[in-house]
Amino acid sequence: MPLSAAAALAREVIAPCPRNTPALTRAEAETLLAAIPNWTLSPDGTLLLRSCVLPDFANAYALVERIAALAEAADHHPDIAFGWGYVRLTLQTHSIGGLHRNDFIMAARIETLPH
Ligand SMILES: C[C@H](O)[C@H](O)[C@H]1CNC2=NC(N)=NC(=O)C2=N1
Repeated sequence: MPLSAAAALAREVIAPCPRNTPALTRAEAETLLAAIPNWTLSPDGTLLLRSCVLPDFANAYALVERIAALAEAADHHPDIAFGWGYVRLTLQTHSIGGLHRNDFIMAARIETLPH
């Protein structure tokens, strides 16, 4: 069975991003977004966003812990807000002030978690 686009993206390597790397254009970001349909772009196209609904605080916190472990392993870290029944994620490559393929790889890895 062929890998889904999300699973294939999740398996790509997250490589260090030099500061002079151009951020993805909106058109490039929208193409990659097709692989991770639970995510959206911010209106200015510089952030990748996802909200997750969980049954309660403990489940939200447990998801945050799993995401944090993935982020540490990849050295690529989402901003995370959470509370009772929700987790909100924001991804950006800070060093370039916009989106890089690494953000989409990280988002696809987060999609591999049960939630
Ligand atoms: C030194 C280290 O690789 C960098 O500071 C990493 C860490 N995690 C990161 N996470 C995100 N989201 N963007 C970055 O630019 C970034 N840079």
